[in-house]
Amino acid sequence: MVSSINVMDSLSKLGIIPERTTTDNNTAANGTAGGLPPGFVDTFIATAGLNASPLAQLLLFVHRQLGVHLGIDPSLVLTILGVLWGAQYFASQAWAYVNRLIEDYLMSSITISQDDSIYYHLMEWLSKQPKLTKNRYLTAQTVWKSAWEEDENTDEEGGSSQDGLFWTDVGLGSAESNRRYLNFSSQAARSTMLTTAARYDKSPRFVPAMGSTRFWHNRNYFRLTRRKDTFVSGGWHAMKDEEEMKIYCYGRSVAPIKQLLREAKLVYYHDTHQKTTIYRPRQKESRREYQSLWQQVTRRPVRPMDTVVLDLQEKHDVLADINEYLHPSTPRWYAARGIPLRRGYLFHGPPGTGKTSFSFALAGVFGIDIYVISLQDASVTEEDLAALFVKLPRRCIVLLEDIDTAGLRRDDDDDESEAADEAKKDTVTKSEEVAAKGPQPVQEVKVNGDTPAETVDKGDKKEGKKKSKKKRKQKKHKKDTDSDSSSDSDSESSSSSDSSDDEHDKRKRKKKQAAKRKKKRKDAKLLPPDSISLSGLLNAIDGVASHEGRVLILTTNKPESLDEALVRPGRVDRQVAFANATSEQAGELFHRMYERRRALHRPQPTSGSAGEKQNPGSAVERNVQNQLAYGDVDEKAVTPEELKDIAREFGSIVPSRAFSPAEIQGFLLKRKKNPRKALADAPSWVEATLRQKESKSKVTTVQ
Ligand SMILES: Nc1ncnc2c1ncn2[C@@H]1O[C@H](COP(=O)(O)OP(=O)(O)OP(=O)(O)O)[C@@H](O)[C@H]1O
Repeated sequence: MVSSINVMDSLSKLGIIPERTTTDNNTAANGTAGGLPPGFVDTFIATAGLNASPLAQLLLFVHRQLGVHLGIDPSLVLTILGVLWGAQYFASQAWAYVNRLIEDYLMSSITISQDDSIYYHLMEWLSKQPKLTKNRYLTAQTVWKSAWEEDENTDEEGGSSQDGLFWTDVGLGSAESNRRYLNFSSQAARSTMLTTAARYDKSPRFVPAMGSTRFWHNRNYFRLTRRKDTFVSGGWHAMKDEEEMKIYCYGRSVAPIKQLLREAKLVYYHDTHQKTTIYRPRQKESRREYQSLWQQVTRRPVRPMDTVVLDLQEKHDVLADINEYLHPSTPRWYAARGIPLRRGYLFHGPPGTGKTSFSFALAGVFGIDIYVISLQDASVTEEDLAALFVKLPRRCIVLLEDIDTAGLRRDDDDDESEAADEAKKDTVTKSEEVAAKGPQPVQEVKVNGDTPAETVDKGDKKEGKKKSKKKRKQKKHKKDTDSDSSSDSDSESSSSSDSSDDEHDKRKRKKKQAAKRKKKRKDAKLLPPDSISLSGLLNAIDGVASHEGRVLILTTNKPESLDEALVRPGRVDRQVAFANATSEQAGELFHRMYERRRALHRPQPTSGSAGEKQNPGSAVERNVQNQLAYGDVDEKAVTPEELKDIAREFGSIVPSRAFSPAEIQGFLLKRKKNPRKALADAPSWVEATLRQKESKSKVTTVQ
């Protein structure tokens, strides 16, 4: 006992516990501290000693305080706490049980897997429910936004892009020093920290956390549970997390949940209105995680059809063709005639003439999404390609860009079958010719320009050099005779010059084809062995298991290099040729670039006090800075009539079919605030660019 008192003294000296009073000493000495069994504290301290953990010391302190100062029995407190914990545990178990009973017998539910698009619809909807985002337990999700979506949010929130922008002073030490340039370095941080910036970027979004959430919607009570399971997926024991969402509602019918899901879908697709969603094949590494082969890359505003310069009749024809194909009654028509429901288009023409732009504009007109596949994409194998085609939605555009055969692996089978086809064709042509001409005299076929007889004679002559002079003389004589006979045969062949010309042409053609095949094989060797083969592509496009209902668009700059099999009717049903712009189209491009109705309708501050002008952060100042950053400020606005005249004049300066729309657009973009300047610069640009094209130089002198 004495030792324990000493220890307590030491503790109080160390400041761990308060100094002991006389009463304490007496109590301790009586061994009844805090109502604990006599000797308990002594035993405890003797065991723990000075090395007792801070927690033990704390417990000791609490024990002493309760027992000595407050006169409460600590063991009673412990008992009460234990009972409370037990009661709470029991209550929660009972509550869970009751809940399960309610869910099983009084509620109906729908389960949604993370792999399904409905999951994304619902998540989007949940993140937009103000009541739910005020929950105490939320999950924050960073939402990636494309340039268009970010821009849109700025507008949505009623702010102008002028607000919240940061600028860099370059300080070039001249008139240029007045220019300040946009700076986005702190954009990401500010977007989460500042209120004004929160307007600029709405990310992250908040959704209910894992577990159970309850909410009312349209006078219906819903219970939502989010649960994540980890399981082994695929080979190599790869672990995969998969979430499952369950929505419950009271009653024996799931109708309220179905209604909720419909609403969520509407909200989700409301966002996609006037937008074209672009999908690409998902990278191999993330396919397991998402269980989907297609990945949404971006959602961009619909490209208006009138922004694509193309022959009007051609545009209408393609639109009418696709319209008919996508009509809901078309599948029945095709099925009744046993025709596979597929439609393919080949857009061909020089680079920058609008093949991709037209494809996007078509997607916008029909309100369908675009699925882009590049055959040069190393991560897309032949099996992937087939699977990608199978996983397409009911109506969509599949865009296979730059589908030149150079990007396709040629299997030996392909070559052999091609060669066999050619040989067959030749045989058929030959027999047809023979049949047409009737019996023909047998002709000697020249090998490298000599007849076989000449070849033999040449060999003899070589040997003759080594033999006697006499023999040489004889051979010379023979050669002379041969040459006579050869000239005879020439005269004979000249009598049938048509047929030998044909033979020659055929040989030449065969040689060319063999060289072509050799080149293809060489190109194929450069491709990885698991790249896509021509037969693999054809199989994906219209194999037995291939998808029906899609619009396939192939684009190429080199239509001649395409394999015949690829463009045969049924695979390509319509070809559209794109070409460089005519003078008239150049004028059209010009007019569109400066047309007022196409200008961004952002709130641009136009007035302000003098004081505001002094302030570099004011709206007016920012507007001027913005214009400076974009380009020259046009001194005088151009009236619509004047613009038409300028556009016509510009068209007359640009020679027809000399420049692609992309080239013209590039020139105009550099003068996008100043149509007059563009018109003034046009002659020198045309001249310099034509000269550059002639010399096949890549260096531009006038930009
Ligand atoms: N016919 C056109 N009408 C309007 N703009 C065009 C046209 N052709 C090209 N452009 C413009 O040029 C740019 C490139 O066009 P696009 O990608 O559609 O050309 P492309 O023919 O697909 O080129 P590539 O063969 O190199 O893929 C786009 O910004 C587009 O706006």
